[in-house]
Amino acid sequence: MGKPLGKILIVDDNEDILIAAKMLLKKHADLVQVEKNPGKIPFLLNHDSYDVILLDMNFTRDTVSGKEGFHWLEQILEIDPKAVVIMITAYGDVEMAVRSLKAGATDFVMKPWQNEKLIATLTSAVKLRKSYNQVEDLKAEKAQLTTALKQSSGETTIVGNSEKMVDVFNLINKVAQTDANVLILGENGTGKEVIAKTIHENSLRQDNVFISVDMGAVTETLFESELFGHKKGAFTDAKEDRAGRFEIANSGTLFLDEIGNLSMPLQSKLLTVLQKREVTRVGANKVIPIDIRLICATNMHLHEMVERNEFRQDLLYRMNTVEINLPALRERASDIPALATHFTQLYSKKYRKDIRDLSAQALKKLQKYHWPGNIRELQHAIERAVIMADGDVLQPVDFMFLIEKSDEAEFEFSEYDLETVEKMVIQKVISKHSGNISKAAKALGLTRASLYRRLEKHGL
Ligand SMILES: Nc1ncnc2c1ncn2[C@@H]1O[C@H](COP(=O)(O)OP(=O)(O)OP(=O)(O)O)[C@@H](O)[C@H]1O
Repeated sequence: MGKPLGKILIVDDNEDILIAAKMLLKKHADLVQVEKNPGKIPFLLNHDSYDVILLDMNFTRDTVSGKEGFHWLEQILEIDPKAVVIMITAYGDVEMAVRSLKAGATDFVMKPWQNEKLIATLTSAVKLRKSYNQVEDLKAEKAQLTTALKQSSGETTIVGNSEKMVDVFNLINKVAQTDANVLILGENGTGKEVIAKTIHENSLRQDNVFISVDMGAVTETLFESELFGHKKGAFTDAKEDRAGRFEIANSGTLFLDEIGNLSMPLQSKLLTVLQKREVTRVGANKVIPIDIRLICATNMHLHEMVERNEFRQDLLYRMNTVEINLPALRERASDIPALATHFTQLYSKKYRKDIRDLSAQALKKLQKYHWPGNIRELQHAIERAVIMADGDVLQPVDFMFLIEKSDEAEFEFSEYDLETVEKMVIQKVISKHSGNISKAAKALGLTRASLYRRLEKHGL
């Protein structure tokens, strides 16, 4: 659309009016389509789109009641519910003009019109149409983004049936739909983000976005701009207006991860926004109301931090309406087989390997390990094992890189019984070579076959 009025359609049975309107408007519009016969309206609208339609109230068949005008207005809005229709009414017929607005017309002009008034009415109608379109485009864009985000993150698969996890699932069921703020506590890799997403996916906000912010990665200087947005020119790098995470998450869920890493001044800023439920972009004056469900997470001991005056108590109370404590993986070893099988199948598919499962001994080994990195470490261990494995069932040897700290300590202090020493040297060398049997065998001066024989002998 080049000229301010874009494409106009004028429907009036009076040829003089059509000619006069066309003469007046063609300087201001890209196209002025005139039509005497309202019966052609459906055809025209189905073949082109107009920024604004000027429609007469009365056609010759029935010259005063306005019935025809209402009929055609209805037809137009049926074809294009967002059409901007300006009714042409007889001078002084205010009642009819008002009725037409109720029936869905955007505005009206009275015959005979004043040229400037007509142009002004059409200009504001076109602006209205443009903003309708922008709103529609933004809605469509948001819907696409939401779908894309859902697809990229995939459906969250959550595995676990240990007693501790069943308690967590029960809690999720209770809180998901309440919109209550949730604080998730747990060591690294215990699944805090997975739980936050699950709450969102089961909440009333599930059709809106889930926005995750790693507070540990947000620098002190960019905190406000990142979370609350900024106006163009607010600071050197602010090349254009930008919405912050709070605004983007509007109507959805905002997940603030690593919340324990926030400095005291930033905690105050966050608290103010949560109390007021509104943000102001850096460099702007306009206050933007926010409607978010807040979920926070940390691996730090927030309650102890409050006692040490390192974390604001009032902020903690804002966040922890409901608190979920995720157990470490070593505290729920009974979940390891299901998780291990889940990841084995996942990576077997991903790397096009034909690995069906894990052997009982391999599972035993995984259950004995202390998993300082929790589920994320288990996931990586299985991914690595799947890539390196030769057989179709994962064996303990495929997890040789998982050496318990206690095993290493034992290596230094145990008695020098040759069998034990051999077992430990083998473990140590395989661990050093990240589970690569060929390299470990070479380092030990053995063939692959004889290293395998020794692994079997030592039950590794
Ligand atoms: N119950 C579960 N079932 C299946 N996979 C899980 C489960 N919990 C966590 N995972 C997987 O473990 C990995 C780590 O989970 P997540 O990122 O949610 O942990 P986190 O506690 O948020 O970690 P961090 O503290 O490091 O941010 C992810 O790849 C996730 O998909």
